[in-house]
Amino acid sequence: MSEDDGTARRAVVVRGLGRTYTRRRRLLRGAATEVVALDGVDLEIAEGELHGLLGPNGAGKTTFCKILSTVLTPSTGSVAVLGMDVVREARRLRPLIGVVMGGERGLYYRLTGREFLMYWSALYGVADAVARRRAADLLDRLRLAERADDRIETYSRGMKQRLHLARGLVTDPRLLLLDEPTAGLDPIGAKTFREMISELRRDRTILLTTHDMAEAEQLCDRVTLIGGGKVIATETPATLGAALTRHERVDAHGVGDALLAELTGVAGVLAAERRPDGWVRVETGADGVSAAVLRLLLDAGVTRVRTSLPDLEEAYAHLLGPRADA
Ligand SMILES: Nc1ncnc2c1ncn2[C@@H]1O[C@H](COP(=O)(O)OP(=O)(O)OP(=O)(O)O)[C@@H](O)[C@H]1O
Repeated sequence: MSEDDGTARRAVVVRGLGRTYTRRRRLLRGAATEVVALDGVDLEIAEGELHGLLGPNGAGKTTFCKILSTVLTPSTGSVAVLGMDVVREARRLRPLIGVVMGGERGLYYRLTGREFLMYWSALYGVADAVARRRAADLLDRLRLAERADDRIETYSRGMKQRLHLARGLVTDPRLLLLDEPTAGLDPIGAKTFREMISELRRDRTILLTTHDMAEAEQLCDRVTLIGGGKVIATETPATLGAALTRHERVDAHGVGDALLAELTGVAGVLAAERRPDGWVRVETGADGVSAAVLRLLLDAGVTRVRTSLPDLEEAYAHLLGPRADA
């Protein structure tokens, strides 16, 4: 396989991407401060991949999406999407990228769902007959068909969000950017939305930003953790979890204070604390420590115990360290 073949299969290639904002303070007579939102980001996303971008508030996720969608330009580095440079070839690229943000912004409430999709199709120059067919198909696939000719103002929040998704798909984009698309949805709305993302992923590449670890775990092929504008790790959700398998949890019920103090002192125990439900949680950080903790518990007559491995959320908190709370 030639080098070119390899390049063609990557939907996104980001090299040394930096982005700085200049923030002016009114009080200090316009004195400017520089805010580094992205700092030397390298990332590749394969065609057809569903890639998750995870990070706390202010990590740089939205800035990253805006650069990929050609809305913002990089301060340093380069970004190629579908083989095209996001700055030099922005015009050609734009119709090939769909963007869906969370929340209720950007909907025209007096239009019906179908009218709204036709309006967006016209803005992007989609031929009328194609737009009509595509709108009907999307309304159907996103379970909006029954309400397609009702005004958007009568839709539930979940329906509005699904209409946002449909809008992002009217050009049949090859790259879909979903920026916290389930933010503000209730658990059932979020679940329905995720099912639809899974259904719609065929034939396109998706970048999904989220705070929700379970969402990333459920949907994504690979996940990039971003913190303070830098990439912390890019892994499959399973590998990310496995990176921390030496970290285990032992939960025990019926542990007295003396035993709790003893557990805290065991070499390799990172933390042992009593939780509000009365169970004691012991976090271990090296091979064999959980076994030693279990032995100690059993010797003391404690038999209500359970062990578990960290999920992606814990992996995330662990890898980001103090930045997770930034
Ligand atoms: N227009 C702007 N002017 C100045 N600073 C900005 C601007 N937009 C973003 N920033 C700063 O850049 C950093 C990254 O912000 P960004 O919105 O990309 O993060 P995020 O990961 O999307 O956060 P969130 O999860 O809260 O949406 C933050 O420190 C933010 O305050």
